[in-house]
Amino acid sequence: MKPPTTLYRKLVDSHTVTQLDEQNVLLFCDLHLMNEYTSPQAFAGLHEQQREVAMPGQNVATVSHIIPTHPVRNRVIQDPASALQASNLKRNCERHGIALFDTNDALQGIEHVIAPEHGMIRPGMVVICGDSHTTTYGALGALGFGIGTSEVEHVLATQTLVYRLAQDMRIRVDGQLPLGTTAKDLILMIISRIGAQGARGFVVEFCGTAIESLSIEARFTLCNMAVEAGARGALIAPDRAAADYVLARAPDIDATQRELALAHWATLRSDEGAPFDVEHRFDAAQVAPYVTWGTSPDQAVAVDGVVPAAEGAQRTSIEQAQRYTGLAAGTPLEGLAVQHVFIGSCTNARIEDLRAVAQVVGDRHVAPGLRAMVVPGSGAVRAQAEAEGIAALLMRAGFEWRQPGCSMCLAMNDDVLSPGERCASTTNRNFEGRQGRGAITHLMSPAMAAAAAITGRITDVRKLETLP
Ligand SMILES: CC(C)[C@H](C(=O)O)[C@@H](O)C(=O)O
Ligand code: SF4
Repeated sequence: MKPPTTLYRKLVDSHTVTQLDEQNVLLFCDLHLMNEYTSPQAFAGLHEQQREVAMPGQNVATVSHIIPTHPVRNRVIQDPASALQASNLKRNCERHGIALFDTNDALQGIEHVIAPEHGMIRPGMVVICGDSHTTTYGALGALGFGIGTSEVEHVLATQTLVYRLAQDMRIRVDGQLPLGTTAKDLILMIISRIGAQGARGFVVEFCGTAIESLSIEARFTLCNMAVEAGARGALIAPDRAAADYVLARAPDIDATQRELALAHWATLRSDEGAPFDVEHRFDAAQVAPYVTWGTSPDQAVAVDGVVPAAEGAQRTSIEQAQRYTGLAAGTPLEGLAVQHVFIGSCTNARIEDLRAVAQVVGDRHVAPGLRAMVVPGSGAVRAQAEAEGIAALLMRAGFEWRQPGCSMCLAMNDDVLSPGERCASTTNRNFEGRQGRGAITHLMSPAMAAAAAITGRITDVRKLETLP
């Protein structure tokens, strides 16, 4: 009998072309996503060697990082270097017959938002991209992970990758998330507990009753941020909800294939007794709205908490983060004034996120003097939010309603904060300078960011109803 196997090993085994040595396999990649940022040199290398793209149909590209998000139709990239990246991507895709969601495509968006929404991600796939948040696809039972530029070149040439095996970690979360908390709060709590390197070298499988009851979009949020704990991949065994999500976006799967697909997807789970190298357990009931105070995603506390003292092994990094964020030990997070609110990114710019924001905002208004921006994750999300009246509600409340893109998630386009500005942000990284040189990022859920927009301060969304 075959020994019990983890879902991760099953995915690796089913994609192994050949075992190279004890640590490395040659892995077949079902789908390779590309962006304008990490692909140009890869194409240049390919061309230098006069090689072709092995399987163009298994590659898809989008412009996501550098694109302006001003609320205009014709989006022209002003910065010459960025414009060149976008035009290179277009030329390379045309030359090799690769599908591209170009700058003015109505469906353009952040790579990790558009890929699943168009049914490109299916359970059991291996999906790679020159971008660290490719872990997102674990939400559908696909092994997704980021690769470097030289690897992008290898994948273009062969559709395979030299892959170093990871270890298996299981994170079990049972119970029910308390009202007012979300998958974002859960993952911020987990990262704060296990640390920014806590899952380094591991592929994490999330399981437990709390995970099972998450919507697919919430699972994307969770798996997206697993990389902020250092994980090399994140997985959730595909269940009925995952299958329904995929089937609703897979017109190519007919009735016969459907049964075959469902039967195959049902095998995509860790066997009883499968060995995990490390296991963690969390109780969903302990989750509160979480907010980062520092410059690493693990520097987070519950909103009613305070900036911790600089002590222990982390002392130096804590001191440095306190200096950068201008927050001394003991400072409460709740009530801290922010000048900016950013709602967007591949972590939290899907339709459910925007619905959550709209629900919190209701008929209230953005605090005077505060700039609040909503950047939907894709053209499809934007259109859906407009159809549902969410866009109108947000604009009425004083939010800027933008075109899709990475935007202020990272200072690589026109949407940049000024030095010293403090931002409540639904993104995934709060590194120094991430949203602009000298700017300070506080990561939180969309509902919490909405609450901050209304009050102009970091606010416990659970108390918002009772605030004057
Ligand atoms: C620019 C890109 C390579 C980068 C990543 O790998 O994640 C970016 O998307 C980010 O979020 O920091
Ligand atoms: S939205 Fe942010 S995290 Fe996601 S791909 Fe873009 S820059 Fe990276």
